[in-house]
Amino acid sequence: MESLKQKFAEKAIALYQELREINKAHGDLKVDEVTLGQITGGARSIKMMLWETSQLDAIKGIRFRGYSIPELKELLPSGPQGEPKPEGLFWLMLTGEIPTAAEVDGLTADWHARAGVPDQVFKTLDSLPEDTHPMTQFTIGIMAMQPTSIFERRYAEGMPKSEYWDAVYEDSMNLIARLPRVAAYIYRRAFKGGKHIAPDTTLDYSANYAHMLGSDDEDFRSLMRLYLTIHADHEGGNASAHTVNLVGSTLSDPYLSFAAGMNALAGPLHGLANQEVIKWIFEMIEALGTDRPTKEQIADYVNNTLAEGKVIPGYGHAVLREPDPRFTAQRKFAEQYIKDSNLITTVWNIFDVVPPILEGLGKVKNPWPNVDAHSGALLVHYGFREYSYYTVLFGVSRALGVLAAGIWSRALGMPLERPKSVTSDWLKAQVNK
Ligand SMILES: CC(=O)SCCNC(=O)CCNC(=O)[C@H](O)C(C)(C)COP(=O)(O)OP(=O)(O)OC[C@H]1O[C@@H](n2cnc3c(N)ncnc32)[C@H](O)[C@@H]1OP(=O)(O)O
Ligand SMILES: O=C([O-])CC(=O)C(=O)O
Repeated sequence: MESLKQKFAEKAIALYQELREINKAHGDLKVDEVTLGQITGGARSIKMMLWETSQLDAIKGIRFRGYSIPELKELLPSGPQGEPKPEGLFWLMLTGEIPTAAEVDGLTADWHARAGVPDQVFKTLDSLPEDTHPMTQFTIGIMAMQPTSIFERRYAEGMPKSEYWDAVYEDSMNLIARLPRVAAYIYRRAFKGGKHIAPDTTLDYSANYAHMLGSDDEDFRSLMRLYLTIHADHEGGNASAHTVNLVGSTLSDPYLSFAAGMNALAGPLHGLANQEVIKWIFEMIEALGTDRPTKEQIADYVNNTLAEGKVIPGYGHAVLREPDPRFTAQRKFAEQYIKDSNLITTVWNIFDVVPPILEGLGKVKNPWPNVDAHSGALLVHYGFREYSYYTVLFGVSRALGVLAAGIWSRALGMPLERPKSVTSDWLKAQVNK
């Protein structure tokens, strides 16, 4: 059986040649125009990077190598209850091909073999105050693994450019393999009195992570498979992916660039919104004195939040203009696996209430829920109430997409990223031209 690395190398070498020719023949072809509003408005929609692993459509949502989430649920090798394994998605992102079950099992085994975490990482984490935010612990844990970077060592030894992708591949595979252990260690340290659980190498990536967190519930394993699959990638322009891409373009190794991206994911307008959503719901339940608020009560609470000048977490999106298919996938999961949960019913009632209110403000471009609107309620259902941890789970998943994309970037010989900035005087001069 051809290894993932061999398969990737074949595809990447062919695309590298093709892109070189396209660039030579059509490098001056105009593919976009930039408005003043895009410069002052967070660079929305400006096409400025190559990202092979997934592409976002404002209406249809994310597609991984052309496949929608429902299609991936059908096609990717799955766990016993039918939820796709993220190992398969990683394979797809690197090769463009749906793997066989045997290929996915091989990748699971490869990651188990690479999963040893240096002791120094645990010592570093143990030196932090226990109440350090889990995302801060996560980036510190990733940085503590950086001294094992193969890319850094080989670069210092004079590695030629043609081998960069190989070293990035090795680092990325090792990092992905180790992340669940580090992430579970942070959880058990912060919330379970430091009683750690050893990995179980008979389990797949998601079930093993669930196991080390403290759950061997079959439904929770299925949730983890789905969760780690759907959060993995959202094309290249989102803040965490773009950060990994930017930092990686300087030839910082995958540990350095992934840690940088996790610092972006830790912001409340991005990945941390999943923590903010459940915090906001818990505060609403507390304020209203009921764990099954009516839609009228929810509407009042939403209006109060807006009146306080705050955003409704889990709603809106920089690109999407319809309900996020990742929200829908989680809702379907809840409909299938969970009966009668007040919290999940509340999430669905919020979905009925919030969009018309946001639309009524007249300025929100997308009133619909994003991925973060649903994830916390599912985690609470399975006993994980410690919401400050949730973005770490998101980060473990995001590693799959951004590191696969990083391997592609080095294989395609992508240069240092360096867009242009302008001053307000320059903008004014354009207006007055
Ligand atoms: C994994 C992810 O990263 S998904 C996104 C997670 N983030 C959240 O859920 C946080 C809540 N949502 C938001 O803050 C925004 O919708 C963002 C950051 C996701 C997108 O921001 P933008 O692209 O700037 O949104 P948009 O163009 O619609 O913003 C226009 C106005 O509507 C406001 N708005 C957008 N979404 C919301 C919301 N959920 N609640 C209240 N106001 C909102 C913006 O704050 C902005 O107001 P302003 O002009 O007074 O500053
Ligand atoms: O695409 C974005 O800007 C944010 C997002 O949903 C993600 O990164 O998953």
